[in-house]
Amino acid sequence: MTFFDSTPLNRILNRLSKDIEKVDNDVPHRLSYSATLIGECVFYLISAMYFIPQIGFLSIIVMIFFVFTTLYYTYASVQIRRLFSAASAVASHLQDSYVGIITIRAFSVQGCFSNQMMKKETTAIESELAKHVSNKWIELRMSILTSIFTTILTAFAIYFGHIGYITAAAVGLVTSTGTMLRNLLGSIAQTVKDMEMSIVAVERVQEYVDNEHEAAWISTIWPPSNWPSRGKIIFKGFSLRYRASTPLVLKGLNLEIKGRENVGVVGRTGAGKTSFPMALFRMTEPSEGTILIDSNDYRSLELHDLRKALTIIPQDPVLFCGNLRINLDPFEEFTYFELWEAIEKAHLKKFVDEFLENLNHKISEGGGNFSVGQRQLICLAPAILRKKTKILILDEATAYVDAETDSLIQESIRNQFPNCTILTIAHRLNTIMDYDKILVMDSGEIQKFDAPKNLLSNKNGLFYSLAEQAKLLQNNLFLFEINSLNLK
Ligand SMILES: Nc1ncnc2c1ncn2[C@@H]1O[C@H](COP(=O)(O)OP(=O)(O)OP(=O)(O)O)[C@@H](O)[C@H]1O
Repeated sequence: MTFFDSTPLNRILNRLSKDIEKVDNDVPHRLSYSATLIGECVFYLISAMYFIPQIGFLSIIVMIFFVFTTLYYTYASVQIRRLFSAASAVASHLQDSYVGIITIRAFSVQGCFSNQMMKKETTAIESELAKHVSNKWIELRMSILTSIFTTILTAFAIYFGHIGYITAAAVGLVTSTGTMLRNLLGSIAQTVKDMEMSIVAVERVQEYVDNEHEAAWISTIWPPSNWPSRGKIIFKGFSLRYRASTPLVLKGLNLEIKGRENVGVVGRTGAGKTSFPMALFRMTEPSEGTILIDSNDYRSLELHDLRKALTIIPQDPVLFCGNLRINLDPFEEFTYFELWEAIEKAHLKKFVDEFLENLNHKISEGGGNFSVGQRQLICLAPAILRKKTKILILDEATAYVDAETDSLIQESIRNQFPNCTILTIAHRLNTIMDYDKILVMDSGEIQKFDAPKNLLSNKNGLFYSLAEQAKLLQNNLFLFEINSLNLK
């Protein structure tokens, strides 16, 4: 099994590469073949019109019938193609159900998923039947049409030969060419049919071409190899929306995060905290304003360089199919000892020691054989390995680990990333209480950006109420934090 085997991305890439191959080879080949066949037909018609106009007219009538029949078939096949794309949902439904079987069982919705499967199966079978019937339809029409044509043509030729209008040799020529024309029409019908199938590939590739593109991967300004050296981030009048039709989720942010500063991001659900890393990684283009990283406008950088410079442990980490080692070090840059060192620092040692195959322990699709907390820890290890990172983003990175492990990890992060700008989207407020600053977000706007001590001193502030809601004010740990901050 290869690294990306069976991931949704891999399936899309496989299909796309097959489509591109078809567009590259199949479609031009069929087009040129059709052009040759049509050319031969036209040549036949011109010759027939010149030598025996009656036969030429007959051929034109047959051609018109042929064109109409083919057009009718093409119209029907467009509808069948639509049914076909619905049918392809069977495979993805099966795959999704397989991956999500635990959730399906937990919510007792097996019946609902089976019904959906039955419906998709029925559509798939119907579309297969429709395709089969339509193919038979065109084959039958074509053979009837061409048989009638050859019979009439032969009868005409014999009649004209009999009355002395054309020579016996011409009779032979007309009948043999008529048979050839019949074969030609059959071949054209077959090619049109095949072309219809190949056109699906063209349409799919066109869909990708028409997709809104990410920014160019090639920049005009090449950042120095040690970029970013300070890890300073400035948001300048920055606004973000996910789609043109949706409202702004980050609204005119003006913010300066100094290099090596530790900043916690808090706010209620939907305040725009996760949109922060999305903005930094330039997953979505800004609606207004920009971000400067170490004084470089992030839009002037290669996407690859920008994203390589940032390290994130996401809210819902995804592991790749393969083994543990490949997930920790996908480019095989680190030694066995370095990997174990990182595993220890990420507090994973005890956990990895339990595997018989240690680093070669198999990981199923998306890391399904690990808990979310374990996946978060596995994502922390590569971040530790990439020591030169200057900007680290933790998007609720320890939300699913127990409080004890969380505090161990927070300690690791503080020790391992001393020269790093850390942006932590926090669910447990005590993890960010010793941070330099807290960014309080509210409905996509910056409500406050200040030291935790100053924010907590304002009992009417959102941060204080968030802390209160989290029941941290009754929590000893929190009281300890408050005491250590010398709050009155
Ligand atoms: N992919 C998306 N497409 C469209 N809107 C989105 C998308 N992701 C988030 N949003 C919207 O952006 C707003 C901010 O979402 P965001 O995830 O940044 O909030 P959050 O503060 O991180 O919330 P939570 O704490 O629940 O994770 C929400 O109104 C949400 O509906």
